[in-house]
Amino acid sequence: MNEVQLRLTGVHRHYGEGETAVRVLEAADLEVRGGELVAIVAPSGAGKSTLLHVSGLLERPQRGEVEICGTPTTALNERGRTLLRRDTIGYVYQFHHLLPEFSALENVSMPQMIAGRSPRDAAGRSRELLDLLGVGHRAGHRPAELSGGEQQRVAIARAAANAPRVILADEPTGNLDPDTSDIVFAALMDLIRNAGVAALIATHNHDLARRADRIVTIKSGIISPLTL
Ligand SMILES: Nc1ncnc2c1ncn2[C@@H]1O[C@H](COP(=O)(O)OP(=O)(O)OP(=O)(O)O)[C@@H](O)[C@H]1O
Repeated sequence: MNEVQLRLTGVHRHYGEGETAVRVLEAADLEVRGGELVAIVAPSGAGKSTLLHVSGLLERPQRGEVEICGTPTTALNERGRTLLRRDTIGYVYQFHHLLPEFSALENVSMPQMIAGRSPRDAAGRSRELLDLLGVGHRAGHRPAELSGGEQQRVAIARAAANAPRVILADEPTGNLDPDTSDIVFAALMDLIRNAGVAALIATHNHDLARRADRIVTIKSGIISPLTL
């Protein structure tokens, strides 16, 4: 069986203090193995984004441990967390957050060059990824010249650019029509399966969630299995 790439143990994440505190995660446990796709389905406000932010080292839990590729992260300083995030995690947002003044190819190349790859090598990998996701013919276009589904596929290519071991996606098809959602989700699944990445994806779409290996939900701060 593939190794666990993302592990949360006893994670608490609260916002605010005292009586007005919002206790979003309370002793949350989760494991995602390489090649495994786990969908999170939970009502609005249940803590899906919080879970993804904590898993992606964008927020620190007040208690508990988040391990990425076997590395515990609690003891790491901000620099250590940033480097681990850069080297191991790809993040896909609901709204792609592509840089508007750059082409699709440049958007996918940017994180690779930040990680030290030459512009030429980065462009080569970007082309491969854009082709794989079916948007290679749009490589020279800027985000505003792309459809919503194309933009989202470019954002997936960007998330995959540095060969992450973990992909986190927050409603990656949330703003797309059903047919386009289907195409984008299938592209994301292909990529995850081919690369053996551990993936955690928040979605409101039950049809898409059913295609995942497992579905989990968040209730009263606890993560538990869900059958749809
Ligand atoms: N920075 C913050 N400060 C205070 N409360 C917060 C903060 N971030 C999130 N919350 C609260 O934590 C709870 C969980 O939020 P979160 O965004 O994780 O939910 P979600 O399941 O992703 O919701 P949605 O499906 O609506 O995006 C909500 O009650 C939210 O108001």
